[in-house]
Amino acid sequence: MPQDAQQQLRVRRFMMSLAMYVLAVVPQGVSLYAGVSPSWVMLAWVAMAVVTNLGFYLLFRYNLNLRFKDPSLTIAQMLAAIAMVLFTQVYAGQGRGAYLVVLLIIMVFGTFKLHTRQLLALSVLTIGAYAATLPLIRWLEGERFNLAVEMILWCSFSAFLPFISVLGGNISDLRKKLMASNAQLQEVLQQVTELATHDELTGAYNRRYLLEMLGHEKNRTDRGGGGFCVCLFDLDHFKRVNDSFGHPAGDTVLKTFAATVEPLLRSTDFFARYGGEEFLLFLPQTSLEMAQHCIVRIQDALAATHFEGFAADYRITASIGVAQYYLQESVPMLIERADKALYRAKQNGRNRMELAAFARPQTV
Ligand SMILES: Nc1nc2c(ncn2[C@@H]2O[C@H](COP(=O)(O)OP(=O)(O)OP(=O)(O)O)[C@@H](O)[C@H]2O)c(=O)[nH]1
Repeated sequence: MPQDAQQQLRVRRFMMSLAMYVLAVVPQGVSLYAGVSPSWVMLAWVAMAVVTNLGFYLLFRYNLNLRFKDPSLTIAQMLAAIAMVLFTQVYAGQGRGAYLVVLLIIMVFGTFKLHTRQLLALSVLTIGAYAATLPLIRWLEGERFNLAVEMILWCSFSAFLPFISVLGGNISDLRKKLMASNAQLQEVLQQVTELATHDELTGAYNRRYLLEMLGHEKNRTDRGGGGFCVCLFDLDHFKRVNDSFGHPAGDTVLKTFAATVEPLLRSTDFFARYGGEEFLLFLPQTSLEMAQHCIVRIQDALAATHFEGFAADYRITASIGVAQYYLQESVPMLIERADKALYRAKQNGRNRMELAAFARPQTV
């Protein structure tokens, strides 16, 4: 996931925990109104909640959280929340059970990020801290302190909190596995798309994808879009390259040829390996005249291209057949015209381009 998206996710989770604080105002208010908790406890809780959450907000707002080992600050946020709940439950009297439920919810919050071991460690710490508050509660409540009820509360809490931690840890592990397999799937999908649309050797588009794009461009042009041209390239005497220097050297020439042509094209152009040592360049929104300029640019670049492993003055040339699309022409017909022009270029001595006759079929 990109850094920005991750940070947004962290901020969203922080907002969720903030919503829990806002919700907690209701029971705290009721407890205050009913005279269960003293007003200074409510005030102290509000002050602590505001200060800690403002602190976390500023850390996220100015990306200071990124300096920490775990930028989500999950454990820090959980510890702060647990400390506040443990503080208020001391003064909650008979309403203490409600606060213990909040501790369980805090543990669920941790499942977004923590492993089972971390969640278990936090729950043991919470159980211990809660036990440590019992003598204080006994002292505060005096004769009203009911040891049996407090023990039932503590025992059930101590049993359920680790259980929630293990359960939450399992959910967290499952989430992580799901995210990992999703990322893997995305990567494979990207590879499959690359394989389906590109030629493995040269990295240019493959014939299938180019024909698909040509079909779209033809439909667009037939509906009133600008015209386009196709240029069929065939490397001259390529068989000699293979025969004299071997097949891998021939592959190097094909790769270098594609790498020479691609930087010279606009982002909307399509350059594909049509088969063997034939390449097809498809130039959308391009007139025959503009296509010729483009070809000359490619020929000039090719005349200056050095092929790795070959003598410094070794050059490769290409013959090119160029055809401009006319309305309602089929894609195979268009390519056939370009192919005929290419054939003429070969016949006329190679290393040249020939333009296909712009002949509309006779209507009957
Ligand atoms: N190295 C390599 N050679 C290939 C590949 N695909 C096709 N070829 C070779 O390309 C050569 C094409 O030769 P021909 O069709 O006879 O044409 P040419 O020698 O280029 O001659 P002209 O086209 O008439 O100038 C053949 O030797 C094929 O084996 C490839 O992927 N790698």
